[in-house]
Amino acid sequence: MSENKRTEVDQLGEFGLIERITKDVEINHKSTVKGIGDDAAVIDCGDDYMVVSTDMLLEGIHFDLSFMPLQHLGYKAIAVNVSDIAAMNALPEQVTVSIAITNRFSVEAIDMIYQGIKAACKNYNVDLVGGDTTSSRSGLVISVSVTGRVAKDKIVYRSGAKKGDILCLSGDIGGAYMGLQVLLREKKVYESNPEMQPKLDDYEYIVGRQLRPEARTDVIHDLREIGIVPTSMIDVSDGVASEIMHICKASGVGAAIYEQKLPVDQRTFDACHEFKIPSVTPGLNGGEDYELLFTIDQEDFKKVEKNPNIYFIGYIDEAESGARMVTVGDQIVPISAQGFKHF
Ligand SMILES: Nc1ncnc2c1ncn2[C@@H]1O[C@H](COP(=O)(O)OP(=O)(O)O)[C@@H](O)[C@H]1O
Ligand SMILES: Cc1ncc(C[n+]2csc(CCOP(=O)(O)OP(=O)(O)O)c2C)c(N)n1
Ligand SMILES: [Mg+2]
Repeated sequence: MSENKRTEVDQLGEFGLIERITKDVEINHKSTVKGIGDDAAVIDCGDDYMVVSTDMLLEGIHFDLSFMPLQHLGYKAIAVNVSDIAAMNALPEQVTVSIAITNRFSVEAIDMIYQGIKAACKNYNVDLVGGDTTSSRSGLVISVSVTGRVAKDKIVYRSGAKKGDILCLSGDIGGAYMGLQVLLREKKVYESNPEMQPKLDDYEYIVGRQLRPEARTDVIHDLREIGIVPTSMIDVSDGVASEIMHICKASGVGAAIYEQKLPVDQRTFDACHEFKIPSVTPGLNGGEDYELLFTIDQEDFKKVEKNPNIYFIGYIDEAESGARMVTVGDQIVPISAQGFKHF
């Protein structure tokens, strides 16, 4: 009977599926310090830790070639991977890049993707050291793996947040999601009337947040300079709500964030207004901002208090309180993770 059982993947969702397929994975090497469950795996390589992560971008799921320029796509493929390395408080060193291409692509088109890949490698100071090239029957796939390095006493996991810590964000959120909304709208307009040219000039900032995100390795350099090791950290690929819940779950804590303190750029705010979307939604549930969400010990607050590039959005408390948001109207609403639904 059970051989015939069929469970649809959407019953488990992305995280449920990952949990199921990885729950009986054994670790057999002493050098594997941290396996599945964080932004990157952690490997003991002697004096330092090496961190390793992988993320792929698929046509139709992560990008739409009708509005994603090929150079930007190459750049984004590297940036989103480097972001996972930064989330471990590490700096990237090597990448491998694998591509699956359909016969739609010319050599020149692939050159453009690699222009972006090489520009990102230069910018983040990473070496492209390998990869794989295959054909694809349905759409372009770019899969990247990345390594990084961090001193053993500076590694940061999702699991280190503790009661009293301050929740911080490295930059504004929601822009990438609103950029995507604008691009999708302009695509529709173009499809219904190809005479109409897309109007993107007024949306340069948010469209840029979607098409050409940056990994915040600069923040990792800054934290090192100031002498702060966050107690926990994660990058915002899936929306702040989902990422806060990952920190709470991994650390066994609860968290409160203040709606009023969520950094939403004026240009994102304006787009929300135009699309009649509450400005809190894209930041909490939109994703792809690739900012760093981290917690610091209260003791460290004075070191960053005046830093204009760090936003203090809330605090950590006990697990029983759960993850919640204090709204502008002083109401307390539980945070539920409505991140990107793959299934
Ligand atoms: N198919 C898989 N097999 C093994 N581990 C996986 C798989 N998919 C995801 N993971 C691991 O599960 C954790 C969560 O993955 P994910 O949510 O994609 O992380 P991130 O958002 O940082 O890229 C990571 O540690 C990742 O390496
Ligand atoms: C054409 C298109 N559709 C939808 C999106 C939105 N989107 C795609 S994946 C994603 C979430 C992040 O992707 P995932 O593969 O889950 O990254 P990970 O968390 O593993 O780093 C979002 C918001 C997009 N950027 N482009
Ligand atoms: Mg991540």
